Amino acid sequence: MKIIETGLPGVVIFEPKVFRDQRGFFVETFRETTLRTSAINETFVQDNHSRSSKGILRGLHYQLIQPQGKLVRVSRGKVFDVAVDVRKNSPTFGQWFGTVLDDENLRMIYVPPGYAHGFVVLSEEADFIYRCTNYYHADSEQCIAWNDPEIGIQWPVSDVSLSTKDQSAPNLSQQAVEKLPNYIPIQDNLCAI
Ligand SMILES: Cc1cn([C@H]2C[C@H](O)[C@@H](COP(=O)(O)OP(=O)(O)O[C@H]3O[C@@H](C)C(=O)[C@@H](O)[C@H]3O)O2)c(=O)[nH]c1=O
Repeated sequence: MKIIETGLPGVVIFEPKVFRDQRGFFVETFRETTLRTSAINETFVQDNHSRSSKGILRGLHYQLIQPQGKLVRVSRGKVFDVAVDVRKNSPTFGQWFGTVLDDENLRMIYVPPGYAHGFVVLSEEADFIYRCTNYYHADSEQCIAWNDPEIGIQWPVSDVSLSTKDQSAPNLSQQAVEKLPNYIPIQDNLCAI
């Protein structure tokens, strides 16, 4: 498993070893000891799977109660995946990182608690799978506008479809301070495996 830092604290790309042969491929998508001794000293409690068609953009989302770290990947199709640091007082507050996740590179990204997360689908359809460090808490979910000009995410497409709640999401600067997560420095204990 290759670990690639992204410039945002705690946001890490995992590039697994893919065993390809005439049948197709084999890849380990989760190995607790590898993650625990590298970047993510967390326990995962919930797995999610969403399917979306081309141009669907989900996000940007985070929740205040039971903040979730998310280990995300794409099992079918291609997406552009984004993490935004929304922790108040964080030195990297408002900064974003985005990258392509698809069923060819089979990369995973870890989006730590305190980051907003979103993705847009670039293929005809995409199956998006993620493992969370905490349970979903609908009442404390927060949304930030995907096209907030101050964040300035360079999405690879501009013609996107959003859920009703994402259509009415405020910009980060319009978010009440109590609706932003607290800044707890993320321990930088990365080591390549
Ligand atoms: C996320 C989630 C949703 N749901 C329900 C609520 C709702 O009725 C339905 C669809 O929910 P949403 O529209 O919020 O789904 P979606 O827009 O896919 O939300 C997800 O977006 C990505 C970007 C994330 O980072 C995730 O954490 C999550 O917020 O599924 C659950 O039961 N459990 C969950 O964990």
